[in-house]
Amino acid sequence: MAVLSLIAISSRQPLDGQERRRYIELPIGLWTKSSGEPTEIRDILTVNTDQFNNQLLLDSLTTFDAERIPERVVHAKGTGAFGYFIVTNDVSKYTYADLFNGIGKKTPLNVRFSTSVQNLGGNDLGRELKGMAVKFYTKQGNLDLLCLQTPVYLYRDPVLFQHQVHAVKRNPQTGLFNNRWDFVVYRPIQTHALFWTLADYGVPDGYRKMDSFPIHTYELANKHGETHYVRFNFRTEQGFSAITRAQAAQIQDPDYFNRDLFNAIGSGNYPAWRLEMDVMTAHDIQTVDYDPFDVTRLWKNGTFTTVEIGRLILNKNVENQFRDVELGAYNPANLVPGIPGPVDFLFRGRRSFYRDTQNYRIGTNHNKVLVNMPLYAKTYNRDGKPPVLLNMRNAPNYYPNSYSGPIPYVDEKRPKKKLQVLESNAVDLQPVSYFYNHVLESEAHRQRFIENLVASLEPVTPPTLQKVIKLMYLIDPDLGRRVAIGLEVAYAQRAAEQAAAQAAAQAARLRNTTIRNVPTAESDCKN
Ligand code: HEM
Repeated sequence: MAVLSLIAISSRQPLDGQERRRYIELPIGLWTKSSGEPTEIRDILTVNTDQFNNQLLLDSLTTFDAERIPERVVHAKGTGAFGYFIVTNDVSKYTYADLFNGIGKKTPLNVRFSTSVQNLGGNDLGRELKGMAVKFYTKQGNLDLLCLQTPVYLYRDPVLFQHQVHAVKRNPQTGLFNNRWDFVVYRPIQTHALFWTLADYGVPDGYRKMDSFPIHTYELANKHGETHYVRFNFRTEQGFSAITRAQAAQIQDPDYFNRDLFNAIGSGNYPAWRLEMDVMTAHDIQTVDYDPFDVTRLWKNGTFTTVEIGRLILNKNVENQFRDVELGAYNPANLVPGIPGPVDFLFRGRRSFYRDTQNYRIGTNHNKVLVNMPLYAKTYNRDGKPPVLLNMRNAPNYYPNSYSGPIPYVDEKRPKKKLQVLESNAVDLQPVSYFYNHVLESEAHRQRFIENLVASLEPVTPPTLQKVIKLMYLIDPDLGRRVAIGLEVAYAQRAAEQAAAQAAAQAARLRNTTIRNVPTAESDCKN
């Protein structure tokens, strides 16, 4: 029998040996059952054998039956890669977070890219929010920045989440995607973020070519306990570029984004993003004439400064999609000392949703899965569904204790006060109007945006359509007018296409066609 040599592989060593991860892998060699028993050649075919006594058959089929875990409730389709972050600028004045301090310091990381509405196996080219979830494995724990390609979000109140997601996901009866506009007209706060996706930003030319934003205003603390308020921006070093509707229709590759990323990294063409932050002081945020914590709007030019932090580089493809991507659990509440984080109400909601959904999707021990595992962790959490790894061995499972269990530390730098913000429920269309008139920087871009908008409205029923057009006029009379005209043109075109299709079908009926049944017995086959 061949020698079974075992190799211990540990990619990121924890600081402490007690919880050291061991990934025991066999070199390519003997095929075994999951119990480790080597597979005998006569067990690999089972016809005319005693199948119930074939442990290989039982082991493989019953494991296969349970291969799937629930797909993510949103952002189900995606891919990922590994890389590192390198600090290029001294930002100690703003934060004492270890990973951002020390020019040249490198921190390993993992990124998962995703498209938000599609199910697993869906189309990368869907015009929708795209995700870039970054997990930095820092010495002070994991820092997760969950970003979208739009610098604004749909709403401020987390109570809208369930409804907004249902409105863009599948209809309970038909199983087809709902048309979101019926919901948008009742909750027009979404219009701003929606407009970003209807513009060129909605379908970038692959994940490598998009900027990405955690959106929320993050509180940062420096070593003197002073706070600053920042919006992080990941700026693509590949240059932003987009795919138009016509190009997307031609590409016809549902995995276009995943393929592009894998091929680029595989060929050594490592994608990179520059991380910078827009900064306001604690004084600034109280004096600006808008709400800087409002995730549905941009900060106004002239009210902040932009500071570079470093670069994110992806230089390693994942080895195993399920282990490294599907089991990824990114949680915006995973923060580190020096980054107390956002203070708005949407974020408060998000603090609990992610853990909850990941407990359901992966299990309560999801942070013990390789891709999620911090460099160091000692907790009083115990047991639950596997993986439990060493389960903290024989360490005490309650605190305080007399048996050298893990203890908390004192952070003298932590800010003494926590900022409380109150937010408005009002719908403000000014940022949307600004988007239409200024963020869309050229007439050509505005025209592409209108065409995408009109295309999304074509299936909408008349009562809803009237409300949409009213909303467009409220945002900007020029927008309302162009959408109304665009729809008339689109309807006329569709009517002409339908007439042509009917004529073609009629002509086909008149032709003599032979209909043959699919043979189900050999005698039916004539040749
Ligand atoms: C009320 C607001 C929000 C709720 C309730 C929410 C909830 C969720 C949930 C349940 C998931 C699936 C997580 C999983 O199964 O692992 C998810 C994924 C994600 N969310 Fe949110 N989300 C919200 C807002 C946002 C915002 C504001 C951003 C970004 C600025 C964002 C970015 C993402 C990204 C990038 C993912 C994909 C993570 C991955 O790749 O696994 N979400 N969100």
